Amino acid sequence: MRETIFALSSGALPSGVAVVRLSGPGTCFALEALAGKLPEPRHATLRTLRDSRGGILDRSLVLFFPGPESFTGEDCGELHLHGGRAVVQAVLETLSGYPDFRLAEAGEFTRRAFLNGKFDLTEAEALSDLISAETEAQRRFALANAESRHRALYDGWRKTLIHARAMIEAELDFSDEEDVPGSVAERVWEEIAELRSSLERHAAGYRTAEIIREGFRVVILGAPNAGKSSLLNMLARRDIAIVTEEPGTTRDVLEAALDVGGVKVIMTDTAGIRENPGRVEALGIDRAIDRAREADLILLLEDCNAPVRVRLPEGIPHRRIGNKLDLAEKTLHPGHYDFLISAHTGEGIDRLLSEVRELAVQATSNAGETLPFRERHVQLILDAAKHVDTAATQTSLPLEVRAEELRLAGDALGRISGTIDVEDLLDTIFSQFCIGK
Ligand SMILES: Nc1nc2c(ncn2[C@@H]2O[C@H](COP(=O)(O)OP(=O)(O)OP(=O)(O)O)[C@@H](O)[C@H]2O)c(=O)[nH]1
Ligand SMILES: [K+]
Ligand SMILES: [Mg+2]
Repeated sequence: MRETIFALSSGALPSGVAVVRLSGPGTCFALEALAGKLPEPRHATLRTLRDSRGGILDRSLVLFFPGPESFTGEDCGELHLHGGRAVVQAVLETLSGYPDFRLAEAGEFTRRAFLNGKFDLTEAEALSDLISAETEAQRRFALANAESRHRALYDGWRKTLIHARAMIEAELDFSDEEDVPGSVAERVWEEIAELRSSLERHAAGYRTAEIIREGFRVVILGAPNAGKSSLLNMLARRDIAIVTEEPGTTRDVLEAALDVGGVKVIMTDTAGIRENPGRVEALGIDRAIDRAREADLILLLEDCNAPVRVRLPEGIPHRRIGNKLDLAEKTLHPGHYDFLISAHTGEGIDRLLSEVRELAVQATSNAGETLPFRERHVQLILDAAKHVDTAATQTSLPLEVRAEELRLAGDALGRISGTIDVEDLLDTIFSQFCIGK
């Protein structure tokens, strides 16, 4: 890389400290020009920074990380400035004045690290997830994914594929000789069939990654006036939904992202379900049912003093909840409900939330395994599975063609970690990073 890149790598200004990061062949030059002389590698050194005319820019900590033992693999530097807008602006301007220096694009530091073999693509993506992690579960998942476990798994599968191809080649070479039995390849095809099921099982694990990254989807369903919107507002601690005593108040789908004990939950309020609704309300009810069909959990809410039954979509886990406990007579028969709550007083809400958290954790109990965590990964895994399937099942095809299918499967797996050419993908992947990473 001929150009040296730089960017503000810390957050919004003003801030206590602002970190400007540099990477590239001009790093030594820049640190000397700014700070007088190069600090000792990896030692934070307090220096006065000066612009090109000798004027003082700031007094700051300066760090030098010589390549290849740096984040990007190139010479890198860090300036820990006082986090004022004008300070940072002046330093960035000075840097852009140096020859072949320019502002980094989004994700460009990480991209250089990838190109210099510091980590593979899945680790780069996991780093991006770590930076956007908002919950404990997301943080832990991203950290585990940043540890090259994907590459190990995919490299193992690629080895199986390469071995299979070698065996098939051998069989092709010897096929003229009458006395060589085809039994070697028989065993290979068994291994390939196993690989196919491993690939399919692995792809299915994506659901867990989706729940962790995007949230466990909970839909509140019930008759009008059950208190669905009141419950959403109570959980979100904000007035997201309009609440009135009029049945049919909510007509659209309303969502709130919650952090429930370290787990991301998307809580959805819906239109009350009833017979003979108005025209707009009917559209809302359709949406409610559509959402409920995609839910990980349905909270079926009823006014426990005047219960109205609502039909549930099949096959989705649900919990029955009696609301308006604060108005309930002592004679109320509690066994009918899994939970009794009051969306007004908050009674019973903690127990309900623990249950939601428990179910979300159960739904992601395989989070410790190596799972695909991007749509991109799943596409390539399914692609590989398709080629493996063709090779394994289309026995009427010539062996050469079946071997070629195995090669294509291996390439698809290689593209996940970036071992196989991915030049066309890099722009899309790294542009999702933030500037300065
Ligand atoms: N006393 C009491 N009133 C409640 C409780 N929950 C909701 N309400 C009241 O019940 C009425 C309906 O509440 P909503 O939250 O709008 O009910 P909803 O299920 O969203 O109604 P729709 O959107 O029309 O389907 C409002 O007057 C609320 O103040 C509760 O726990 N206790
Ligand atoms: K209402
Ligand atoms: Mg409502």
